[in-house]
Order: sequence, then C-alpha cells, then structure tokens
Amino acid sequence: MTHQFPGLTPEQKKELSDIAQRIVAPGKGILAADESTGTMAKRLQKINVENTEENRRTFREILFSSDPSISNSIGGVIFFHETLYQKSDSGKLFPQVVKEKGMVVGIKVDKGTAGLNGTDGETTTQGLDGLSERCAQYKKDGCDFAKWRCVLKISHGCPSPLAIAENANVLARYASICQQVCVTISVSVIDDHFTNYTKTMDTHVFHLQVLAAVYKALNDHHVYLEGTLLKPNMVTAGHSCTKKYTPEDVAIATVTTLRRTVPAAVPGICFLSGGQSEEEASLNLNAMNQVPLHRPWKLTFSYGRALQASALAAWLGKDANRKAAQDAFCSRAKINGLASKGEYKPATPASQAAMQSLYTASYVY
Ligand SMILES: O=C(COP(=O)(O)O)[C@@H](O)[C@H](O)[C@H](O)COP(=O)(O)O
Repeated sequence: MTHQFPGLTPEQKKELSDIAQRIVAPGKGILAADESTGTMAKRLQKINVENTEENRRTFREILFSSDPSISNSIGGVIFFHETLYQKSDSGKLFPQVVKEKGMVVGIKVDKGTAGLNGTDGETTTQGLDGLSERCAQYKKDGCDFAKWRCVLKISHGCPSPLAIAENANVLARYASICQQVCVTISVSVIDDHFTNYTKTMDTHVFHLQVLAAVYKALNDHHVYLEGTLLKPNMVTAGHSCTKKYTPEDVAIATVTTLRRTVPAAVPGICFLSGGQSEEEASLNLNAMNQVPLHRPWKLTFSYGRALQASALAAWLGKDANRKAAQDAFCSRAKINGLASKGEYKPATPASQAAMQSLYTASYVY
C-alpha cells in the first residue's frame, strides 16, 4: 500500500518493536519512577523526609543502584525529567546506571491534566506542543520509550462521550508524534471516584468504552501498535465497595475486558497499581496470568507505589537503611516478575508494609 504521507520505515518499526519486546520480556515489567516533584512530596512526607532535590535523588539512587539481578524482573524504568539529568553517587548519569544493568530508559512526556469545560470535573492531558522536539532530545539523552497518561473519571454520567473521544484522540496524537523516535506507552487511568459500584464487573463497561475508543483512535492515526505498550489500571470494584472480590474475580473481569478491546498486535499490557497494596497488586497480576483464557499479549506490571512503598518505609531517609530499602525493592520486583508469569506462590504472610493499602481518596493525577 502506498501512502501520500509515509509512516515509519521498516527499520524504525523493527527498532520500536524490539524495544517494546525487551521491556516486556518474560518475567519482566516496568518500574514507574516518574513521580513528579509534587507527588514525591506526598511520598516523602509519609516518612518525614523533606522534599528536596537531593532527597529525591538519593531515593532514586537507592532504587537504581540495587543489585544487578534487578534486571531479571525490571525491563524498563520510567523517569521524570529531573531524574534523567541527575547523577549517582559515583558520578554517572542515572540513565547510564540503568542501561548498564540492561534495563530500558523511559520518560514521562505529558504535562499533566487540564479541565474540560462543561463537564463534571473531567480532564484531558496536555503536552503535545513541542513534543516532537522534546522526544528527539530525550532520545539523544538516552530514552527509548515514552509515557503519556490520560485520566478518565467514573462517576454519575462519567466518563462522558466528550471525555472519552478527547482523551482517545490526544493519546493517539501523542503516540503518532512520539513513535517517530520512541516506543510509546499509553496510559488510560480510569480514576474510580464513584463508590456505589457494588460489583467488580459494574465498572468494566467503562473500561470497555474507553479502550475501544483508544484503539479506534490509534488505528485512525496510523499508530504502529507493535511498537506500543498499554498501561491501564485493573478492573476492580469501587474503593468503598463492601463486597470483597478475589484476585481471580479481578483477573477474569480484567482479562475479559482486555480481550475484547486490545489488539493482539500490542506486545504487552503493563498495569499500574492505582492505590492497591503491594501484595494485592502482585496477587491480582499473578491471577491474571493464570486465567484459563487465551492472552495474546504479555500481562505485566508498571508499578510506582506497589514497587516502592516497602522500600520507602524501610529507608526512612537514613543512610544506614539503604540496604534494607534495596532489599525491600528487589523483593517486590522479584515477586512481580514471578506474577507476570503466573508463578508467584506466597510462601510466608506478606509484611505489614506490603499489605498496607496505598489508596488515597480523591487522588489528584
Ligand atoms: O502510572 C503510574 C503508576 O503509579 P501507581 O502504580 O498507581 O503508583 C506512575 O507512572 C505515575 O504516573 C507516577 O507515580 C507519576 O505520578 P504523577 O506525579 O505524574 O502524578
């Protein structure tokens, strides 16, 4: 087929799909370490550590300088702009530290959400202006993949058709621009503020609508799906839902929804943890990789909170706790690596920190 406006060359396509496959190689997922300065303030406040540039650097140093075996379970790391240009204690730029361990470097490229007028607090995501130039620079600075997040709200009348159409289109514009240089990770967070959903499957209709619109838009914009990864949240019950669902329930609801919406050309689906406890996020992922349904893509993790909470709790801002923090991080990474193959068998009860819910009511993205 000849196109008036040619897309990617075969070489570009190969490079993109090779990178995507490396990130989601068997047993691997993503460390989402792209918390913005404001989000880091919330994380550090919990352990009474001041949110300074040096403290943010030190915590990232602890994660990135963990034992090299970390790359058996972490295929890629998402950076925030500031971190990309910070150095390790030994004076190496962080992207180099991560690459030397065999992990792929990624960067958050969106510029946050903005309200959609006339809606009930719904948003779109900004950052398309200058994106092509920023991506080219990030590529020069060592990044091989990029992340962009859209947030859809579940509430009475939400997500609205306008929010669904707008966010699908902006994700597709982002992916089509970014794909000229980097593998793209598209995130559609469905932010569950509505608490009256009493059954897990009640929320899955919204995931279906949003994901169907996202893949229609990605195809309309000629996005090369083999060079993309999807980062959605899992289909879970509303946070105030009193009925408790098992990991198997969550797994069936989520995998069924994804099978109906995400093309087989997409190499991997890397879930965010979205306020689940570390252990819950691991058990749910594990269950997804055990459901008796065909799964044409890898199902793995791109966790922020669910990979870092125990490490933060162990660190407490003290140098003496550095090793304990690294051990906690490596342990969660290993567990999630096993869960991405459906091989996690919890041997001992999880630690207090790992069981603690990481949910924040009305979380602002
Ligand atoms: O999607 C993500 C997963 O987070 P989570 O597992 O839900 O803690 C992360 O990449 C977040 O986007 C990250 O924590 C950045 O947060 P912001 O500062 O942009 O809100």
